Amino acid sequence: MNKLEHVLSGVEIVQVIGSTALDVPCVGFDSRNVVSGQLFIAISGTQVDGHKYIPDAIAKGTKIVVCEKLPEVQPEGVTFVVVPDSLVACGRIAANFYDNPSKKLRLVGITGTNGKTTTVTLLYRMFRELGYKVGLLSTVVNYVDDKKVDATHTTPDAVELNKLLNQMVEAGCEYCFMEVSSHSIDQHRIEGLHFEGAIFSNITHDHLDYHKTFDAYIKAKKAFFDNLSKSSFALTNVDDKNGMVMVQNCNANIKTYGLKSPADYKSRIIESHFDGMLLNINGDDVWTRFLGEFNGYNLTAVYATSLLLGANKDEVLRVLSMLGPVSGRFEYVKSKSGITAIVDYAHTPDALDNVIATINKMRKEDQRLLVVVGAGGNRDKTKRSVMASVAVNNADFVVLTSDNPRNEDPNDILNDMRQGIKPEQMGKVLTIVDRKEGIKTACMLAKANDIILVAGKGHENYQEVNGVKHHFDDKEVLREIFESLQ
Ligand SMILES: CC(=O)N[C@H]1[C@@H](OP(=O)(O)OP(=O)(O)OC[C@H]2O[C@@H](n3ccc(=O)[nH]c3=O)[C@H](O)[C@@H]2O)O[C@H](CO)[C@@H](O)[C@@H]1O[C@H](C)C(=O)N[C@@H](C)C(=O)N[C@H](CCC(=O)O)C(=O)O
Ligand SMILES: Nc1ncnc2c1ncn2[C@@H]1O[C@H](COP(=O)(O)OP(=O)(O)OP(=O)(O)O)[C@@H](O)[C@H]1O
Ligand SMILES: N[C@H](CCC[C@H](N)C(=O)O)C(=O)O
Ligand SMILES: [Mg+2]
Repeated sequence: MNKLEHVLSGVEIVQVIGSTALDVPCVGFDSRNVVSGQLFIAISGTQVDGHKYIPDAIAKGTKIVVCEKLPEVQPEGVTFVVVPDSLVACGRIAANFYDNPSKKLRLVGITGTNGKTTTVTLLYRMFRELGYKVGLLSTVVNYVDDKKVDATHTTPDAVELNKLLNQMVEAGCEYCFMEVSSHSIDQHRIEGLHFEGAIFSNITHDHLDYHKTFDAYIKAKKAFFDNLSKSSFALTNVDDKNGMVMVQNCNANIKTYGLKSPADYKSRIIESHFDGMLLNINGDDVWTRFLGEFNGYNLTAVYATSLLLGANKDEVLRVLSMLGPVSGRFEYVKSKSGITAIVDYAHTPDALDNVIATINKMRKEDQRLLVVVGAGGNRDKTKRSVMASVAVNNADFVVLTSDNPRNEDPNDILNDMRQGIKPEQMGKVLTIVDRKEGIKTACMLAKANDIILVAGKGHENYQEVNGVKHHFDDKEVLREIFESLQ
């Protein structure tokens, strides 16, 4: 059993009321899931102040409360630990509770607006192929070696995160590759973790609803690199405008990668086809099954990370050429009549721009591009019009439709998107609220040989409307429509 003293080690404490000679059977921050004897951390969140639920947690059996301010009523037999920042404390407590699993494996995290899932998934597959037991924490799915664990967030909360890392240690994993979202850095979900490596992919427009300014978004990501130890490596994309900013105050061993500027790991795209591209990485040619300059960056980051972790270069190049697409990222569904549909998770202006540019470079003059795209509700509103404008400026036809409306009226989201379209462009735009109808319309408008890009939801197998997740899968819908159109 964990002793309270151990669980609190390294936690900055302002005041303690009550006994500290206690066992801690479990830790958590949500009064709705409290179990008897549990340590409860009261967190002031984005929606409510968790301090409000302290009495509730105590009524359910909490014996230790970690909080920033003491509640008015302090029942006998309950220990109160006052800390300056509950989120920071939560990260450290969670790591201690699971006996700091991040120190028992070789943990590499990646942050950036786009490319995180792709990069960590490929690293997970790379190291498994190299013969290791590996863990993965990603938007799409988590893995404890070969055991699948559903993912609810890109980066889990601190308790879930350390629990999963601990399961990886117990399963004998040597490596773990994880996505580090800007939310998770800001909310200290990664506090107290030891990263052997940190990767920066890129930073472009997203999440301004949460971070408010682009500068604050940059600072959130940079904090990941500021906190690395000397023994770690930081691998940054030198071609990104903020690539070197990220590592300005970083103590780690700094390495760079890129396609344009000089870098420690430098690639060039030699040839591109619809079924893959030939890359030259640091002088070696390698065929890959990926498309697009953006994937050139992802693959170079995978190569560099593998080498920085000590893998053999020839082995890494061999595996790199075998790796296939990541679920929901540039996946094809083809109709018998010759229409190619591409399902891609592009849900930011930059991702959409990259994916469309990749298709445009590849398609022949007689092939039209139709884009079906929406934008998520309860998320950054300012990216909506930009995404619509990216689509309409670069495609032959656009269907604006719903993504995950969440708690917003889908028509409001579509109106925001339409602000990005000039009146003279409206002739090549249709607005169809129902996503299935939107996809169907694009399929009916497409001629043999045309390309349809269905963007925004990628691997997601649901559509979230008013708190309810209804089954919805872009690939499945496309297959169904193509079948019915034969
Ligand atoms: C905006 C945001 O990031 N919110 C996250 C945050 O919740 P919050 O601060 O809003 O919590 P809150 O509802 O205000 O509650 C405050 C505290 O009171 C507690 N509480 C609340 C009610 C109650 O009855 N009892 C109780 O104890 C809560 O457990 C919490 O500790 O902390 C929670 C626990 O870690 C997260 O689950 C939650 O993620 C929400 C669901 C979410 O949608 N997050 C998204 C935006 C997100 O994190 N996305 C990033 C990736 C983005 C990307 O990849 O591009 C991610 O890492 O997934
Ligand atoms: N390196 C990259 N640079 C720019 N765009 C990219 C890059 N890699 C992938 N993309 C585009 O962004 C989309 C999302 O990619 P991916 O899921 O790998 O990113 P992510 O950072 O994990 O996203 P999220 O923040 O939602 O978890 C892809 O479907 C593709 O359109
Ligand atoms: N991790 C991202 C995913 C967005 C995916 C898109 N389909 C949407 O719902 O906006 C977010 O939570 O902002
Ligand atoms: Mg992701």
